[in-house]
Amino acid sequence: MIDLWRARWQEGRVGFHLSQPHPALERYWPSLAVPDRAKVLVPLCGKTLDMRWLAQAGHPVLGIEVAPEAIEQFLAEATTPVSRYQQAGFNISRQGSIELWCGDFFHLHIQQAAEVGAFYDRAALIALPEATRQRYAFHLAQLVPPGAKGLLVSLTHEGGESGPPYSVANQEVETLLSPNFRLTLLEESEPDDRGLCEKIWRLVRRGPLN
Ligand SMILES: C[S@@+](CC[C@H](N)C(=O)[O-])C[C@H]1O[C@@H](n2cnc3c(N)ncnc32)[C@H](O)[C@@H]1O
Repeated sequence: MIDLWRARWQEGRVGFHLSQPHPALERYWPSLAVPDRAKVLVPLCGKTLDMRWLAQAGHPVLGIEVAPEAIEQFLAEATTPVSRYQQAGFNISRQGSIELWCGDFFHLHIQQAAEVGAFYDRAALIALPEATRQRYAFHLAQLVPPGAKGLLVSLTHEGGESGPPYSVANQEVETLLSPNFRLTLLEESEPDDRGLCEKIWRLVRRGPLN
């Protein structure tokens, strides 16, 4: 699967990339009341401008992305100097308060995410085939502390099992995530002309008592 993503980036087949921050981020992030300086984990981040939006909102950002092409394109869009280093198999680039870790999200260890206080998933869960989504939900839960809040943007479409993006029914989102997160469905868009319907979820990592 990782080879497929590398090929997509190399060939420029990145229709999922938005030329501006996702409207749901601007609309709902403030209502989460995430503490001002909390570091935000952005799994499967691509080169999303959502990371710049989060940084401008005062959050250090930790983006995880397997395709170096995505990371280089993201970094090239700003003039801020970049520092680079390596850690545990990840090539890390830091630009201002944004840290991009190039490697497999599933190889990120809890110690490496120690400072994370919030998270943002747009098109990460739905980028993964069914067999991997359970693993993703579990790994995300391992990486964020009890009480951490986040937004998740999922979608459904009428293309059956085809993907990515995969059509992930609301029931599946709840089944995957509710063991470790409290979920609230904030918004569901009307289906577009391809039957594609986006859902915005608020998540709070459960603690031992809730
Ligand atoms: C659908 S795109 C979404 C990107 C971004 N979140 C956005 O909103 O534009 C999914 C991204 O996940 C990356 N990816 C896929 N599997 C990955 C993995 N196991 N670890 C890290 N990144 C991965 C792909 O290269 C791709 O950039």
